[in-house]
Amino acid sequence: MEAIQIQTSSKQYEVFVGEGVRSEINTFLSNHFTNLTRILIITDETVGKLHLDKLVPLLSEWNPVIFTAPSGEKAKTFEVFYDALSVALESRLDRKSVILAFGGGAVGDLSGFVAASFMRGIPFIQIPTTILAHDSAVGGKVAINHPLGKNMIGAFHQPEAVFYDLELLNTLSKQEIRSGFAEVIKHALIYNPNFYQWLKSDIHDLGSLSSEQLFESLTRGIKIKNEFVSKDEKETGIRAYLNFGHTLGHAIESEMGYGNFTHGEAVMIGMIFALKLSNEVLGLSFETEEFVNWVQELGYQTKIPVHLSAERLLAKMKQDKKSAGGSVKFVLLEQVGKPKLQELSDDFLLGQINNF
Ligand SMILES: NC(=O)c1ccc[n+]([C@@H]2O[C@H](COP(=O)([O-])OP(=O)(O)OC[C@H]3O[C@@H](n4cnc5c(N)ncnc54)[C@H](O)[C@@H]3O)[C@@H](O)[C@H]2O)c1
Ligand SMILES: O=C(O)C(=O)C[C@@H](O)[C@H](O)[C@H](O)COP(=O)(O)O
Ligand SMILES: [Zn+2]
Repeated sequence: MEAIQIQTSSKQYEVFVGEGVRSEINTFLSNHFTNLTRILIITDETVGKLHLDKLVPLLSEWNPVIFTAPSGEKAKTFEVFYDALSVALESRLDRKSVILAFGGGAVGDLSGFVAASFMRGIPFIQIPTTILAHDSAVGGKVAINHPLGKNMIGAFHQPEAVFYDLELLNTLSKQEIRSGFAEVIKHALIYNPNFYQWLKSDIHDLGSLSSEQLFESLTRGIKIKNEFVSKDEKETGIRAYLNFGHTLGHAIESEMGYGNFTHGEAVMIGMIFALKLSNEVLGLSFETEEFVNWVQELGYQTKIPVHLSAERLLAKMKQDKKSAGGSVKFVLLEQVGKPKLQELSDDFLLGQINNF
């Protein structure tokens, strides 16, 4: 087990990573919440069926209330957000209550936003169950989607702790492993060339990751995330670098219809696009073809789905949270490990999308 310290300006907390760490949650609750009144576990249908029986018995003394959201992006809607708040009110949660987010990034984002808005904010704990959630469970970005854009309605609300029990990842599908691993590759590309080289030389089959490879990838990713959120919790500067691949990635997710394309797989296409732009605009010397061959070997799609329109993708990118005054800002790389925020014109971007 490793405990990684996350230090933001509003809160310091730990991410406990390892097989079986869920067994520590009860003690953590007893030690950190005197007068704890109620626990609400928010999960989704898939995780609920697969894993709730491994969590609830550990918390029996609290008799937790359970809210089950639909699986995947369907959890991040206004309707589900409203339903979760209704359950919190009906179950008489109060400011001495705690919400447990038990699932992947969608459940984490939903639960965190419920916690941020219920009675203007109550504590929550992340119990992530996907590879992707090494990213989403850390750093306090919580949100739901709007048809006009991804994660458009949300808050910054840090968890009290993260219990990342790697035993629970064994049931992930190949596609969800791939989706999550894209954020690991992102963390390497924006921060650490050695980590990137290690991934590229060591990882050739995401279906047969060893527990050492998985542990190393997730803990290094979490530490890199901490490097950015510890210096810029509310994204006024360098935190935006964590958005590498997301400007186009989010536009693809939104244009495909939320949930029809996984987050990580869309971000991978966005990263390839941003790497090509980096070569062209910033003179990065990066073997994009070699990278594309590697990620294809890992099973990623590397092209924008053909039926999506460049104009509509551009319109979505203009609404990205990094945009100001309607101009699109992209995270590009000057070198691997050296990101830069770059404004790009609409015409240039349209041309690049059409030639991608
Ligand atoms: N807040 C952040 O900083 C941040 C960072 C990255 C991504 N995100 C968000 O996270 C979401 C994507 O995360 P995700 O891929 O973890 O999402 P997810 O919660 O949708 O999980 C993906 C799928 O895997 C299933 N699943 C979860 N755990 C499982 C397990 N252990 N075994 C089998 N199936 C399991 C889920 O039911 C779902 O169908 C997106 O909405 C994205 O925008 C947020
Ligand atoms: O934590 C961050 O900051 C990130 O950008 C991490 C991203 O992987 C994540 O997908 C995030 O939710 C995107 O944020 P958004 O502000 O572009 O919605
Ligand atoms: Zn992401």
